[in-house]
Amino acid sequence: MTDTAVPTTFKGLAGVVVDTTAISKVVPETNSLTYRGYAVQDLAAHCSFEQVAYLLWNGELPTDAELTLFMQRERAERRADRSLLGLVAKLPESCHPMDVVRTAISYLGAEDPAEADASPTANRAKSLRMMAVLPTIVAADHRRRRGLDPVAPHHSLGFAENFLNMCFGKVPDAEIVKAFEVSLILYAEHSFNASTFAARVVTSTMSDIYSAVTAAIGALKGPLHGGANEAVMHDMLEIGEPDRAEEWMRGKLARKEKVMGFGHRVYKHGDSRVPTMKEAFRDVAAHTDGEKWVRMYDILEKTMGDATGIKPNLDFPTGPAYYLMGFDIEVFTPIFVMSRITGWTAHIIEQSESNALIRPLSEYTGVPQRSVVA
Ligand SMILES: CC(=O)SCCNC(=O)CCNC(=O)[C@H](O)C(C)(C)COP(=O)(O)OP(=O)(O)OC[C@H]1O[C@@H](n2cnc3c(N)ncnc32)[C@H](O)[C@@H]1OP(=O)(O)O
Ligand SMILES: O=C([O-])CC(=O)C(=O)O
Repeated sequence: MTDTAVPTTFKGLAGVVVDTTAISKVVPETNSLTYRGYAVQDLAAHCSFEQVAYLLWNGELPTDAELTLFMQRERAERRADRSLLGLVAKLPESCHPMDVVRTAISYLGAEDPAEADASPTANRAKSLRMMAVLPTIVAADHRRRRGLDPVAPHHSLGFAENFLNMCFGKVPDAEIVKAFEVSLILYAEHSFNASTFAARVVTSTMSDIYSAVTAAIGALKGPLHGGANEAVMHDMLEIGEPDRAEEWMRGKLARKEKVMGFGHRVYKHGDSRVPTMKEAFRDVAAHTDGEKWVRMYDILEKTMGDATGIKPNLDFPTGPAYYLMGFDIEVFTPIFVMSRITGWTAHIIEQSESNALIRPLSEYTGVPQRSVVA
């Protein structure tokens, strides 16, 4: 068959089932999301991010002994060596922090003498290394842009607490740590979204895990995907006050402009993760005197819902929650990377274990065949 023989096209692969996966299940009809069979709300309420990472990579939640060992390994891998920190420090501050993250992963691949080893054991070890060291890079870059020296990772702190400590030089109150950890758990995995699919495409060529993660970071950066959490906060700051929100939203809709943080390719009746993240956002707002952003959220949600029926996605509550936690806006999507790297790498391992080159067909719509006139 040639490319021209394809009878139908599937723009954006909408509605196409490309392969099977045992990692997560999204059911839009019931607004449900499970990781390895566990409801994401259940995981957010009862587990740490480390437990969820272990679950995604190994298929089961860890026993106490397995978790202890896993946490020891993760903590031992947090330190970024001088050359990696030096490389990050050389990148222009005008670049987006997602460029820093993408470059850091690429560097980790270049310095790994076993880069090409794609066995599940090697890939799990590399995944743990990337998960452990990325927060150190993201936090160092965040502080650099504020003119501050990096804070070294702290081995007695959990993953979420340690990152917050490296960013702000202290561990914030428990309510903030909990809300942040909930966001990491909700962001960790979401079946064949664009960035995960990009990682699987690269893996399908038998390329290495660092190249696949680098591609995924590139895909996540875009505002139609992970970049939306930053865009949401830029919009909210532009609106400024809740009493301007309804007029702002009506103007966007009248001009037929997309509103970031709303809509989803798969969920059409609401994103399964939003109620949990909205609750976390409310907790952060109550703790930081940020109630005006909750009022603005509610007005934007209602105005959009009444006018179009389109609901918020996970990036909508996460954007203002991260802002109130004290992060600079450009660090929101790198935080998404710190979490989603667990899901991406679980998919990379799954793809490697049951591989077929991903190469769809296309329908040619260009000019008919012709000859070169000399
Ligand atoms: C973690 C995540 O990645 S979640 C997604 C984050 N992305 C965003 O928030 C970006 C804003 N949202 C969007 O652009 C879209 O909703 C997407 C890309 C996420 C999903 O889009 P699709 O499933 O392809 O739906 P599509 O873009 O075709 O929209 C269908 C209709 O709803 C409208 N629509 C969808 N989302 C929005 C939105 N955010 N604002 C305004 N209108 C919207 C479209 O304009 C379109 O209207 P039309 O039929 O009159 O042309
Ligand atoms: O599934 C998608 O298309 C986007 C999304 O919500 C995610 O990646 O978390």
